Amino acid sequence: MNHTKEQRVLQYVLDNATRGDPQSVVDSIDNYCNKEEWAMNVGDQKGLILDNIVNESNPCVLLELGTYCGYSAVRIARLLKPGAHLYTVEFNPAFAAVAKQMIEFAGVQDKVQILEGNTQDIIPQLKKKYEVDTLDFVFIDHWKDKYLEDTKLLEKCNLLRKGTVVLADNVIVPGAPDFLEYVRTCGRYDCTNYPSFLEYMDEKDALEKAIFRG
Ligand SMILES: O=c1[nH]cnc2c(O)c(F)c(-c3ccc(F)cc3)cc12
Ligand SMILES: [Mg+2]
Repeated sequence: MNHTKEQRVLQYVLDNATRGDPQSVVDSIDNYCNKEEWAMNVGDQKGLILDNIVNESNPCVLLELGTYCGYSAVRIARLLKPGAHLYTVEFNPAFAAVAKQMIEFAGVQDKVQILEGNTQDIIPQLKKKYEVDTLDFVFIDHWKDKYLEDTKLLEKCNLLRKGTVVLADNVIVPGAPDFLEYVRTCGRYDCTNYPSFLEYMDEKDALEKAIFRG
């Protein structure tokens, strides 16, 4: 049954975390990926930075690009105020299936909606199909060569408003140089870099926060 790494991560959570306790789910995934198998969750070091930025933003409508096993969706959802909602986009059906179970086990399914498909197709549907007006917070954590085009697509679809927080993972490793260059020089964002470390490794990585100026 557990033929993929993602299924093994989920099984470890089901066996070791507490149903309905999102913190225990986050901790279990970090334990497994530190001890057994590396996986591309944002992890606990960058996760603490993510927590702080979510808390200071106090968002109501959020979008995540790249769900994977649901680690950051659970991590973010555990902080959200009543009525707040996270849409998370995942292209890979096997990852989406694991994430769905992860999110339900954590008990945050009422705050999180997994949208399965290509970001290029889903982002233009957010307003009419998902009744999104504008986004308060965007966490970009999918294919590094999609960061820039999807950021421009969010702008084009009028989904960003003055003060929208766009937070990107992996801006050092694997890196998203074209995205960094754009948000830092186009004049439409106030950017802050948050140096940290690659999940479960000693290698340097960073998050980039880009606040849309409107
Ligand atoms: O593809 C990715 N999507 C989302 N997040 C990632 C990540 O956090 C990584 F560390 C990495 C990564 C993969 C292999 C490496 F050697 C280093 C980083 C990849 C992704
Ligand atoms: Mg990442």
